[in-house]
Amino acid sequence: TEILDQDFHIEEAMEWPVLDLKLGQVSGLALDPEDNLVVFHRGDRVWDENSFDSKFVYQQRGLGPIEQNTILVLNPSNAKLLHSTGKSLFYLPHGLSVDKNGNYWVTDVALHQVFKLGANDKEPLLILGVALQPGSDKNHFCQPTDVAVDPITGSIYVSDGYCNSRIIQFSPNGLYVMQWGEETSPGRSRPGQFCIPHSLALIPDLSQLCVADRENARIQCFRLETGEFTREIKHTAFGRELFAVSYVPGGLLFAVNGMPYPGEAESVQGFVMNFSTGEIIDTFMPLRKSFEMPHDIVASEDGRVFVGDVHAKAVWKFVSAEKMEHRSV
Ligand SMILES: O=C(N[C@@H](O)C(=O)O)c1ccccc1
Repeated sequence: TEILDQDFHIEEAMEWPVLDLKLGQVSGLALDPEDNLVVFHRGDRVWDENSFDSKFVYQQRGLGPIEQNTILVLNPSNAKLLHSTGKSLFYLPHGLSVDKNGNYWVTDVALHQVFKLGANDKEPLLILGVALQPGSDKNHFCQPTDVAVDPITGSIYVSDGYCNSRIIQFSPNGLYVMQWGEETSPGRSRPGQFCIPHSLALIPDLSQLCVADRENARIQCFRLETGEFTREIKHTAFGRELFAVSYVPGGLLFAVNGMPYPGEAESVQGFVMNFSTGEIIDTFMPLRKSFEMPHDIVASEDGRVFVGDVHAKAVWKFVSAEKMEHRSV
């Protein structure tokens, strides 16, 4: 049987210089193979109501790509800048993941593209999608939100997107393999239906992919090989929106939700869940500044959790008193 860590507790790491980090809108977080924190941010660019027209075409391409380095590699203990890259490439950064070889995989919702970048190369190693052209066929995305790479098979999974409702699998060299998912039918959301598939957590040891189904305020998980629905994790505490999800080997799932609608009770916060039961075993919020639109979350096996916020333009670090595994007896 599993003994739930009832004494599991997570709190803000006060040595992390959250007030001194000069960041733009933080859209994506990941940990690289050395457990350094990788931040994907928008520099001086913002995503607001004027960024897209009604056909999801980006309206500010005249501004050119963001000149600042949009990918920052920080020391996970003191936030010291170790490395930066990704300048003059992106218009609206969104999702970020780092594969086992240290390559950066990102999505850009303005370009409607997915990029694979080598840790030190300037030229992308792979680009999926057609620049600035939204669409929903095998070669076009519509505001793709996240990308994850299976460390065992090399398969690429893309959550597509704000203006599509699907997960697409590509082969390791970027060939379309299959897709699943459909728009949520009004009134009720069935398994396999999405309303903004917003963030991906790949669980290689269980060969599953979990998706933050943002506006349905739930997590849905699927078999990697077939896209078959396996389970839903949903709690009233999530409120109206569930933005991001992250898995830690050993069985913990982390998530962040959205701000409550006016008059509603559920606060914006982080969640720690037991992956196998789906139960919430802890919740957390920062002590310094406060969550505004927590947009991504990443957790490491040694008990560190980072949350990035697009409106607060901040990254917080949290630590758990416990190690991140479940004791089973
Ligand atoms: O959700 C939005 N943005 C975030 O997800 C984000 O990635 O910035 C958004 C919605 C409407 C207008 C403008 C931005």
